[in-house]
Amino acid sequence: MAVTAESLSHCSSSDKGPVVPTTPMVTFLERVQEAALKTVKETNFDPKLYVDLSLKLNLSTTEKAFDLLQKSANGSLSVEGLKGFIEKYFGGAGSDLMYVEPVDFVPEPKGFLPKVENPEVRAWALEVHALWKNLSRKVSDEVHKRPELHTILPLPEQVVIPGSRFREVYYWDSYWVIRGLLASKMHETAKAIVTNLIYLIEEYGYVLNGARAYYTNRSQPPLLSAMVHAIYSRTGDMQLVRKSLPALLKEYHFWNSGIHKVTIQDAQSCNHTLNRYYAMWNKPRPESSTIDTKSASNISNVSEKQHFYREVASSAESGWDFSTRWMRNPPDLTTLATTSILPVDLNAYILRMELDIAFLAKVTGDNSTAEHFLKASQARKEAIKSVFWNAEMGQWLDYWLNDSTCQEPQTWEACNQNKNVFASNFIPLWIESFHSDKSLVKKVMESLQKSGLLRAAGIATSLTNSGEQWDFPNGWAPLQHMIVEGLGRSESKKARSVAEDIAVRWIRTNYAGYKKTGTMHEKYDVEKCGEFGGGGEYVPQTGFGWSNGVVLAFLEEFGWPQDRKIGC
Ligand SMILES: OC[C@H]1O[C@H](O[C@H]2O[C@H](CO)[C@@H](O)[C@H](O)[C@H]2O)[C@H](O)[C@@H](O)[C@@H]1O
Repeated sequence: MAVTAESLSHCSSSDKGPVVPTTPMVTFLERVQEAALKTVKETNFDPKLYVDLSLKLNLSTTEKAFDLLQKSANGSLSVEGLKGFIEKYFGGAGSDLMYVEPVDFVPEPKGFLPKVENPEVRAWALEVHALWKNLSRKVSDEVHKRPELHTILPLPEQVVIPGSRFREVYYWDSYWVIRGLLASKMHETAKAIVTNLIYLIEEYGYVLNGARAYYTNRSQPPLLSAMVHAIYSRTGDMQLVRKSLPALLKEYHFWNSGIHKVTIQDAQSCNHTLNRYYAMWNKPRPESSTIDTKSASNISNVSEKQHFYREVASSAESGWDFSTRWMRNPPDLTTLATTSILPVDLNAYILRMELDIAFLAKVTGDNSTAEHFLKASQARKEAIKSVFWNAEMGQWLDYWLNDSTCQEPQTWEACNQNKNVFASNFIPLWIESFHSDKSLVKKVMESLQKSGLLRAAGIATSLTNSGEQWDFPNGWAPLQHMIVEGLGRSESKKARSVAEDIAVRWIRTNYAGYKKTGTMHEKYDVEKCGEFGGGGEYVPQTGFGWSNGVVLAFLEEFGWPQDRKIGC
């Protein structure tokens, strides 16, 4: 019998795994969030707003005042009552981050995008470049003095945020922000971002999802090594490499131990170690507490509820929150099963981490570390081939574990590969070990062309229109970039031209969207040139860090000839 995701064993539905407690302040702000939902009843209620507030007085005084307010209102607060309370006791969301002009920003950097000849595109690129000023912040002195009054974490350096409701640094977004900053010649700002992420590793043992007290229970796609590699390639900054290496080793240990690590025995009885997303949390996400509580309302068993919350947080750790990719029974969100999946992209990122660490250790003269990580990368490359590669489809496929809590090693079965098409099935192309193989690139490129993912305005995230934001018809800047860069770096002329074609479509839709709305968007609808994306649990956001970064990186790589049309 063919095993489908739905028919796999479900004995993992009770919760297992560590929990990193949150702070009392976050717990209190969740109560304010809940009260606000009941009071303001907005259609576009954003729960994150409330956990981003800062306290004017200490927690116990504020809590007492809140309890009194609720008591006097008999549990049903008025809009004015709540508004007055918030104004009196809290600093607004984002008020603990100061706007700062980046130290290395100039309106037109020397040597900026030399291959962009078309004046219209050049003028727009300079506007996108200028957006770094809007997105630059510094954590205020108040946060450093009294961190317990804030959910923003006291990062030491200047930061670049994604934009709009995302008022704090995000882990994987930072990679594309850095790629854009490098195109903008803003090397110091790029290094400051890395210094902040190293600080998080020193404090918590890994890079958090984002720099907030409520993100301390999970990470995000691990790309710090790729950031250091990108900056070193441009600047040759050895000091940065030396400072980063101990942190990268610590981060590598985080991903390669405990719950994130799984052993699989392949068809030849060979054991492989691979990794998965697994959040250290089994309650509603504080930034979306009211939403998660509602989603779980039909789950009555306590352990099953906790397990669901863990799957929700683990999906957020993947950066793909949310997608049918993680559901046993799409589009039913309650069937999220991210911890029961070995994801192709995560393992490609960790392969990249191994290769980057080997490279960076070698440049510092640490040959034994370099050797060790080169060996680890060879083992992972084999594992990726054995577990994920599907020769018939010409894609790497996510692998469903029989049961996320079963004894290891599990035995690999062909029917456990997830045959659905996702953009992540092509992410290994981004890694040198794969894009250096010309015949492999040809096969994967042809598979991409036939997959249905290539659309008028870029690569779709999946083929399923589920209403979730990491599904069809949304296209996301990071996914376009990794696939384009992988194809573009191969030796195949055809692959390089497919890469350029996708980049051109993506640049056009970003341009048209910008001209229409005056802003850059977090995600785009790849069916319609110039339209931004939607779906998911919050309204579409603008700003936007990784979209700006990818446009600048694409324009730097491919340029824009004088006579190429920019409109849709
Ligand atoms: O508030 C809901 C969720 O929002 C974040 O996820 C989305 O935005 C991030 C910042 O651009 C991005 O990194 C992520 O891929 C997006 O899905 C946040 O990362 C989640 O943890 C959070 O629950």
